Amino acid sequence: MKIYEKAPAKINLLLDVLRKREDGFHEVEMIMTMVDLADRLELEELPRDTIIISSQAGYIPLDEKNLAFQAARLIKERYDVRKGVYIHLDKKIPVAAGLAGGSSDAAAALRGLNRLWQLNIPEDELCRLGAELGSDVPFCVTGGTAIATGRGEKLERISNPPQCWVVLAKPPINVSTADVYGKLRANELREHPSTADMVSAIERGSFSDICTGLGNVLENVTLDLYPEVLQLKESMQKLGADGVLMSGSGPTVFGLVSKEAKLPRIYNGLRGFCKEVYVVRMLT
Ligand SMILES: C[C@@](CO)(OP(=O)(O)O)[C@H](O)COP(=O)(O)OP(=O)(O)OC[C@H]1O[C@@H](n2ccc(N)nc2=O)[C@H](O)[C@@H]1O
Ligand SMILES: Nc1ncnc2c1ncn2[C@@H]1O[C@H](COP(=O)(O)OP(=O)(O)O)[C@@H](O)[C@H]1O
Repeated sequence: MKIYEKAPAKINLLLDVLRKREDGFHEVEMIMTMVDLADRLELEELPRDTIIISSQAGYIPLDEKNLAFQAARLIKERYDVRKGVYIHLDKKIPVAAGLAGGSSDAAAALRGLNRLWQLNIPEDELCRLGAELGSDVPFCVTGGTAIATGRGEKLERISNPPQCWVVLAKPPINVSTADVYGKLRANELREHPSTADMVSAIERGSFSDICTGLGNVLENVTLDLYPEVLQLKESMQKLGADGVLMSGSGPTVFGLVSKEAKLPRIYNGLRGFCKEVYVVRMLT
């Protein structure tokens, strides 16, 4: 039997860091939502007790470093599953981009294997397993829109933002999340974006207040390392996006746009100097 799972990309509408923890991770407060740019996983049971990963993308690991492999190994160990699985990853989400492509693949593998092997694992347990694989995996298990706290694994579901267009532009650099958190001086942050204001804007369905409330304290770290990300941000603003922010640790910059008529100018303007530009919808 073959089954399919979609693994959408996330964006952080807000990302605040409260402090660095003893365990090396950072205590965060984030508002995350999904966009309609997704990898697609094909899962097929194998008679042999093995995990095989393939992908059309030449630039991701296919061995135990792959997060979908780690998800399959974790579920097999915890639930004593002595069957094998072949997982094909049709990658559409750019890698190391701040869009949680790997985390979403891991989450989709957990959901898919739960179905394929009829394990009936409840969603909160899938989230706990996901947290063992990465801080963003629990959110990718549930999807929707959520406030994420702790190191990102504690989730509170909120309503979805009003529907809009999302323009994603990724400059040709790979950013290491660990590196960006490592360079952040969490105790010296003077400005914090307001989670309460953003939650209120989302719940009121106010697109303009969502645009003004966007904020990410990791942005300055990545902008200092890679000035081309700032150039991208400024271009997207000049081209008419209503709200612009870097997602996660970057380098992808997203622009929220309410009017479809604005899209050709923004897309064509960005494509003039950035090869990877996507126009998608919020997943609501
Ligand atoms: C920044 C964010 C925002 O959504 O996303 P990305 O830019 O990676 O997409 C996340 O916090 C990333 O989550 P994820 O990519 O799952 O991180 P993990 O694999 O758990 O951790 C990678 C490294 O980032 C650092 N890290 C991560 C999360 C956190 N709350 N504090 C940290 O300091 C740690 O150094 C850790 O070793
Ligand atoms: N299934 C996967 N898809 C993409 N990257 C993966 C996957 N499994 C492991 N990785 C590794 O994880 C790292 C971060 O990938 P990704 O999740 O795309 O980053 P980000 O969280 O910044 O969006 C990459 O260096 C990549 O080699």
